[in-house]
Amino acid sequence: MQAQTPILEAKNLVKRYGRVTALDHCDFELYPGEILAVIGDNGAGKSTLIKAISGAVIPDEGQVYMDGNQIHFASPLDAREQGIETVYQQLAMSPALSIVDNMFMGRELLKPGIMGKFLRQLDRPAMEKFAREKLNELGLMTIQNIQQAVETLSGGQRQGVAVARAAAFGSKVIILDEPTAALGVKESRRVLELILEVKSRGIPIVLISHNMPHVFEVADRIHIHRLGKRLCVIRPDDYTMNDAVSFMTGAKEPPQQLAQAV
Ligand SMILES: Nc1ncnc2c1ncn2[C@@H]1O[C@H](COP(=O)(O)OP(=O)(O)OP(=O)(O)O)[C@@H](O)[C@H]1O
Repeated sequence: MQAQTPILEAKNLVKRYGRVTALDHCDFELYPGEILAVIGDNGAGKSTLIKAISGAVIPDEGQVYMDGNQIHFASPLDAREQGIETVYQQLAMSPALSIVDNMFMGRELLKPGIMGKFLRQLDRPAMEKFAREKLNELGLMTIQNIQQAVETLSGGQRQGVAVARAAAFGSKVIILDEPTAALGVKESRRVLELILEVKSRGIPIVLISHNMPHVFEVADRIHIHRLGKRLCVIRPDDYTMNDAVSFMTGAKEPPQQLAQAV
């Protein structure tokens, strides 16, 4: 139970696809400064939940609140403008473009004065400086050349650029969908460090993952999703990975009080 107001909250979300109920009166809370993991079996409705709180899906019922105020996102762009950045497993990046261009996609800086305003010329030096600073801040300067095409980066570096992009633009919340799923051990480690670095900068994170060791390593709380709704929320110190998987799959029921103490 927390005294703070959640930075992002959802109540009673329902989303139906024909006869499938992907979200069945689902609640969700993300508190300032925390890493909240969302776990659940395949098809439990995790992606739909994330889409509903980031404007990619309009729920049939229920409410979403940001800082206690009800919001209605009409699109992911709408959510992004209000500070919710989602990094999907299939990264929305243009492989042939450079790191800088990818970081700025859709929000390029224009030159000051007439050149920018009327001739729409990009302020490349300013963009490069900004990109370099942001990558540096997050300890991503193993990337040496920000003019390098994204397709030449390793999987971990790509994920890093995507997270840096999300963190760079005044985000209030970053949602990461399976950020380590396609990565090797070393790269996963780097991305986990990056997640903790972003958290230390005060940006709360929602982490969807099937990787229990990763979840238990970085999460402050774990939202367990089953059959379209939140079953319970646990703290990694209080339960084992086996417990979490048992709750998630229905092999074991969580203690009664857990459903309330979220
Ligand atoms: N666009 C859609 N059209 C029809 N059914 C959908 C759609 N999106 C999701 N569903 C259904 O809703 C349910 C929840 O799906 P969702 O992708 O949210 O689950 P998930 O927990 O993210 O699963 P996974 O871990 O496998 O990615 C599933 O039964 C899925 O088939």
